[in-house]
Amino acid sequence: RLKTPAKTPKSAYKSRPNSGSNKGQKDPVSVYCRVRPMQCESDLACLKVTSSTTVLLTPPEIAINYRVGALRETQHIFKHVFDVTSLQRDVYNVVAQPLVEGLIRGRNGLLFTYGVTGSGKTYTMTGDMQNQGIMPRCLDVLFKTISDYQTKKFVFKPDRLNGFEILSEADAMIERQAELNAKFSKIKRLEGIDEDNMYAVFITYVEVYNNSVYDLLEEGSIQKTLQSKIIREDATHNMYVHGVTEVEVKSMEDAIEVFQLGQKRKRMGHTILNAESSRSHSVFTVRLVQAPTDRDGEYVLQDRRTITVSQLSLVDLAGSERTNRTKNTGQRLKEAGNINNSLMTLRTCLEILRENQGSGVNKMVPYRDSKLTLLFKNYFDGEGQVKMIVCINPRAEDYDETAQVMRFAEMTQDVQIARQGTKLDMAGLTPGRRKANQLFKTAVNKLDMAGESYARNLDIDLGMVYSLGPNLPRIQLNSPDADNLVQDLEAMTKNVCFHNKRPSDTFPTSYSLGC
Ligand SMILES: Nc1ncnc2c1ncn2[C@@H]1O[C@H](COP(=O)(O)OP(=O)(O)OP(=O)(O)O)[C@@H](O)[C@H]1O
Repeated sequence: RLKTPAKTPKSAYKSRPNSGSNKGQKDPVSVYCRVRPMQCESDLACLKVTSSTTVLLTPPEIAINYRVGALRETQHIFKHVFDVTSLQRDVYNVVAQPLVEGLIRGRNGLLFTYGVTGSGKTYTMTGDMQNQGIMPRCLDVLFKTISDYQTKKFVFKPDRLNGFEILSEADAMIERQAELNAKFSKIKRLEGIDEDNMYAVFITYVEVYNNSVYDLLEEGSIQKTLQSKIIREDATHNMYVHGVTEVEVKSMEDAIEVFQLGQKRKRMGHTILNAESSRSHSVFTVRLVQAPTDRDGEYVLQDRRTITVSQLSLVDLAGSERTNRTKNTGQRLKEAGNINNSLMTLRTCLEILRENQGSGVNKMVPYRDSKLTLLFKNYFDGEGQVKMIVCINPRAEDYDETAQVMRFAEMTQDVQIARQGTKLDMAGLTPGRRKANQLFKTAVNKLDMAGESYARNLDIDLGMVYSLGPNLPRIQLNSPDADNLVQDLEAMTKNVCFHNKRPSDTFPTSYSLGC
C-alpha cells in the first residue's frame, strides 16, 4: 500500500544549538503520541505504529485530495509512541512522572493533550475510575511524596496576586478553626524531596470557552461563576488569572473532590451557556508551595522571601477538527470558530518562537491574541518543561484532521524551552535540622512514656558517674574526734574509687581523691 517511500521528517528529534536567547540551556518541547483503539475492529485504519517512536500515516480513498494524487504516505517521529495496548500507567510513568519530580524540586511544567474530538484527550488526562489518567496519578504520587512534610492547613495563604504569604501559627490556627466551623494505590514516593522544607498544595481549575476564562472553583452562584476573568501579569512577569480561587488540598481525595466540583460547575455552566463540554479548553493547575523550616526544624520560617512556588498545569484542549466536516451552525459554529482561533494562535505562537530561535530574529509572539496562549506564555517564554501528548484515533475518517495534527506536532517539537534550574532557598540554615529535631522529640517522648521504670532498667548509675562521691568529712585536727579522721577519710576514698570503676571504667581514678 506504500505510495511513496516513507521519509524521515526534517523536524525529527535533533538537538539545536542555543540561539535567539541568552537564558542558557534549552530543551525541545517533548511531544508524545498516543493511539487509541478503534471503536470497531472492522473499520478502516489510516495509521500504523511502526516502532516505539514512529507512526505511518496512509491517505485513505475518502481523504480530500486523494483523487488528485496530492497525498503521500508519511512517517512521523515522536519522543515516544504509545500504541493501543499502552496502559494509563505507562503513559503516566513516561510522560508525567518527570514533571512531578520537577514540581517538587521547584520547577514548572506544562502538559497538554492535543487532537481531534474523540481521540482520547480526556481519557488520557483524566481517565475514569477504573483507568485513572495522568491527573489523579500526579496527585497521588505528589501527596505520597510530601505526606510527612506537609504544613498544617493555612500556613501558606494565597495573596490573590499570584503569590503566597506565611501566616503565624496562631493566625493559621484561627483560619483552621474558621474552616471547621464553616462546614489508591501502589504508587511509590518520589526521590528528591527536601526534608528541611514544608509543603502545601493548592489547586486552581479554569476553563477557556469562547475566548473567555471561567473560574470553575469559584464559590457562589453559577451565574457569578460565569463572569469571565481577566488574565494579568504578576510582579515577576508571570501570567495568572486575576482573583482565581485557589483551594488548598491536603490529600489526593481532597484534590479529586475539588476537581469533581469543578466538573459539576462546568456542566452547569455549559447548560446555561448552551455549550458543549468538549468545546472548551480546561486548565487544571497544581501549585506546590514550599519554604524552609526554622532553625529548630519545627515551623515554617516566617520569611516570605524564602517561599518557592512551582506549578504543573494539566491542559485538556478542545478538539481540533475543522468546521466544514462537522457541519456546525449557530452556537456550535461560533464555538468551533473560537476553538480554531485559539488553536491557530497557539500554532502561530509556536511557529514564531521556532523562527526566533532558529534564525536569531526577534519577532513579537502574539500570545495576547487568545486567552489560551496568554495563559501558556509563562511556560513558553519562561523556564520549565513543556510536553504535549498528541492523541490519535486511527480511523480513516479522521485522516485529514490527523494529518494536520501531525504537522502541528512536528513543528512543536522544534520549539526550545529554557531549562529551569533549581531555585530553592535554603536561607542559610543547617541541612538535616528537621530530622534532628524529630529524633530528639522521639527520644524525649520515649523517656516520658517509659517513666521511672525505664530509668530503673538502665544499667547506669547516672548520679554516681557524674559525682565525685560523698561529701568530704571535716578535716580538723584540733578536735577530740581527730582520731576518727583518718578512718573516715580512708572509708570515703575507698567509696569514690569503687564507684568510679563502675559500670565500665569510663571515669577512672582521675576522679578519685587517691589515698
Ligand atoms: N486509549 C484508550 N483506550 C480505551 N478507550 C479510549 C482510549 N482513548 C479514548 N477512549 C475512549 O474513547 C472515547 C472518547 O475519548 P475522549 O472523551 O477522551 O476523547 P477527547 O479527545 O477528549 O474528545 P473531545 O475533544 O470531544 O473532548 C471515550 O469513551 C474514551 O473512554
